[in-house]
Amino acid sequence: MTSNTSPKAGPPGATPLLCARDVHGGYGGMNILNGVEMTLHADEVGVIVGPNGAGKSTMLKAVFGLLNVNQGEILLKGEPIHNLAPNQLVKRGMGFVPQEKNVFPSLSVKENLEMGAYLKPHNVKRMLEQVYEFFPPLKEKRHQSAGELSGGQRQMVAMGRALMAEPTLLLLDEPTAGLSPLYMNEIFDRVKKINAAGVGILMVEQNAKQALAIADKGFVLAAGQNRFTDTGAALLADPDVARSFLGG
Ligand SMILES: Nc1ncnc2c1ncn2[C@@H]1O[C@H](COP(=O)(O)OP(=O)(O)OP(=O)(O)O)[C@@H](O)[C@H]1O
Repeated sequence: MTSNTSPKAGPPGATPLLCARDVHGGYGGMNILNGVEMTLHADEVGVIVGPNGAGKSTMLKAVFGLLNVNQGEILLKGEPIHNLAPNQLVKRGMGFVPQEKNVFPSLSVKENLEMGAYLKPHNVKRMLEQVYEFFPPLKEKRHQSAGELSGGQRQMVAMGRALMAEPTLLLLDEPTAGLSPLYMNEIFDRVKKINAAGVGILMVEQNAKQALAIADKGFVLAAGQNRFTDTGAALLADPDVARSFLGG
């Protein structure tokens, strides 16, 4: 896997796809996010890494409207979205793949995928073909129950279902959790391909080194704040990041 050496910043003056400013929020009365900042352009893969409990998944949930943001703002293509519900965000082009329970195990692969196009049923055929292009094993297994697939293939179904809605921003919560190195590489490879096809990606990852190797932007969170923010390549080359967050 090659690492990126040059940051992408979109066309000069372009409005970022996603911009989070000074985001505070949490569960109940307690804040988990304490001023998170993120900027991601449409042609970028952004990766959130950091220790357990840093607030990585919480930030992804905040972006997808699953959490009250009680200070700061989140903008999608320049428009404030931090008070919108997930269904409204899906209509605005956001897709979210949770870490767990992200497929309907008793439904076939094809049925799982078709459900992702519920907002745009006229697109089903075209999008199915595109998803099968990204994930060829899914075409082969399209009539099999999703519950019978391997973990890596189930992850492909979950990502494929989100893609069926033609998102402009795809949020992935630990897409390689529990997968073999082979599947992990395959998922990261597909993430790059999906991004190259015009979908901005923001993902949380525990496999930090491998994920930063494909990241245009990396956000190292700790205690609900940005500890380091840079290109994936620069973060990988930073000895402080390596020592504190990447296991030396
Ligand atoms: N639904 C919830 N209700 C209350 N607290 C929660 C909830 N989900 C997460 N938390 C707490 O928020 C904090 C941050 O959790 P989060 O899942 O965002 O961490 P993370 O950085 O993704 O870590 P991990 O890698 O362990 O998943 C943790 O202390 C966690 O216990």
